[in-house]
Amino acid sequence: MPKVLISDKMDPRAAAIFRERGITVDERPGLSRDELIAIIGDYDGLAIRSATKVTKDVLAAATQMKVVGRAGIGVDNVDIPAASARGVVVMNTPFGNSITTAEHAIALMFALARQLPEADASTQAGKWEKNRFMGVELTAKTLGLIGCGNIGSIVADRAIGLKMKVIAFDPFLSVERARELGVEKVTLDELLARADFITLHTPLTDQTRNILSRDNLARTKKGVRIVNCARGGLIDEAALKDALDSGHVAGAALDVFVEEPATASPLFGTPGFVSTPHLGASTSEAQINVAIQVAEQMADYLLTGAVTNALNMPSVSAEDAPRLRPYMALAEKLGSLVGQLAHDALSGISIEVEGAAADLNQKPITGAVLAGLMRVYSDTVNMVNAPFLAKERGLDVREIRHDREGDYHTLLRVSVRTSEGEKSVAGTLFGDSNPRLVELFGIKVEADLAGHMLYVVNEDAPGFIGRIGTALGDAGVNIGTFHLGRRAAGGEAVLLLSLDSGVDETLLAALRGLPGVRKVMALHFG
Ligand SMILES: NC(=O)C1=CN([C@@H]2O[C@H](COP(=O)(O)OP(=O)(O)OC[C@H]3O[C@@H](n4cnc5c(N)ncnc54)[C@H](O)[C@@H]3O)[C@@H](O)[C@H]2O)C=CC1
Ligand SMILES: O=C(O)CCC(=O)C(=O)O
Repeated sequence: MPKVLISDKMDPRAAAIFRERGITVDERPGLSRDELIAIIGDYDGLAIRSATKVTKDVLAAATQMKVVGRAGIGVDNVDIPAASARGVVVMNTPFGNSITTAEHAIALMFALARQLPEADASTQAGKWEKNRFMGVELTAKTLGLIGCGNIGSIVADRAIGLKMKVIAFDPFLSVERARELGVEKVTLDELLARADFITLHTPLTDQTRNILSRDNLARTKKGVRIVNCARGGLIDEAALKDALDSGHVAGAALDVFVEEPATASPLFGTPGFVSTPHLGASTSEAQINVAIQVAEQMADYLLTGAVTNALNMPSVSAEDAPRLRPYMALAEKLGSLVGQLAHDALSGISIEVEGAAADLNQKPITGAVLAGLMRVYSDTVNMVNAPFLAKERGLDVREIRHDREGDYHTLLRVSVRTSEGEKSVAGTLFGDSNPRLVELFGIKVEADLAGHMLYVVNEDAPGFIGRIGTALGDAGVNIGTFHLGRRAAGGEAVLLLSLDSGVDETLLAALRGLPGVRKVMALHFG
């Protein structure tokens, strides 16, 4: 049974779901990096929030790891390329805390508009400074959203309810979607010049880092109020401090900081500055949502292979997972076959699905073909990291879908481009579940690809099969099944034998020496 570690504070419903589904779970929030590295090798899954840093080192120690699940949205605490390279699926829960975080942005906007934290502190200090705190209304003010995805859209909806005018800068926001949301799509320059309030809702990327830089802050409207509950690093914190000190920015509220936990910052104590300790997602509703979602998604993947909300792998629905399973087995076997027979100077691979296979999500099938193929180069490859390894090797991968049905009701064909030209193998499912090879390099041959096998190319001539059988028998190797195909009578023939044991180099050399033999290779299928 799989084993999962929950390494951050998470609603207990997550652990309960893992247990209900028969998964062993340990809850160890607050581990140091070294403590995590010392135990992570025992686990198949790791469930985290934002505190655990899933670095290259952690992943290198996570030798059994199959899935990292983030109970939340941002995955900047996970080294996704390193996870992909090690074949670990990374999932998040992209919607479970969006409303909560949008509400936090609105709460911070009100806090700035009415100086709530300062007024609270002063009142509780017994000062009753009624004349010190003069606020502004939100009604009729312009809110500029930087980033208008899930959370930005909810903020827009709430702000429109508050009678604000909402403008948004988001290069990926379509004009139709903006219209639907009641938002005006603008350039960043326009937003900076027009907004009375700015809220940020983008991930931290090379394009968004310091999007509110010193220069951009200088271009904002005097008296602007700024809220960031997306990611630290979107605003130049030193420049923000100067802009607050000069009065150009009237207020700023940060839930997120460049360095977290932020226990010291030049911004602390600055008039007009409000902060919360990365509380954007901290409501009981959101934490229940994300805990349940992450546990369900991880359990589905570990137990059934269904993939939801993965950042480094295509989705496979719970409904599709059982239909895909036999195709994935066929795909791995065909990939492995071409990998073993034609792995030299591969420049490209085409994966074609035909008939019933064309109705399925092709990405997981492609992943499985590549995993079978790339296993020739690396035994840690799986369908998650295989596409990355293939890309690294400069392999051109093509996916082709034919709706027509040919000789078989369902067919998967894998063709590789090699220095000797294109070579292709094809397989089908017998009884919808048993993977069978049906064509090998242009020759019709039916075989189950399993265990130890021997591939022989020979001239079709009388007595040949007997000679092979005798040679194997003399060496004590028992033949399980025997599959024969040929291009034409007297032409090139192919033999695929399944064997009860492997063949060593001496026997292979002896077989290659038999009259009429053109090629002999030992194959193995896991
Ligand atoms: N403070 C907290 O506790 C929480 C923070 N977050 C953070 O909030 C942020 C937004 O989350 P979602 O709305 O769910 O993400 P999302 O992916 O739905 O939306 C992000 C939007 O940013 C836009 N964007 C990307 N690059 C941009 C650029 N260069 N300029 C302008 N827009 C750009 C995208 O087009 C997208 O529409 C994320 O960074 C997430 O990690 C999310 C939940 C809780
Ligand atoms: O888990 C948390 O408290 C942080 C949430 C967050 O930042 C996110 O979901 O991106």
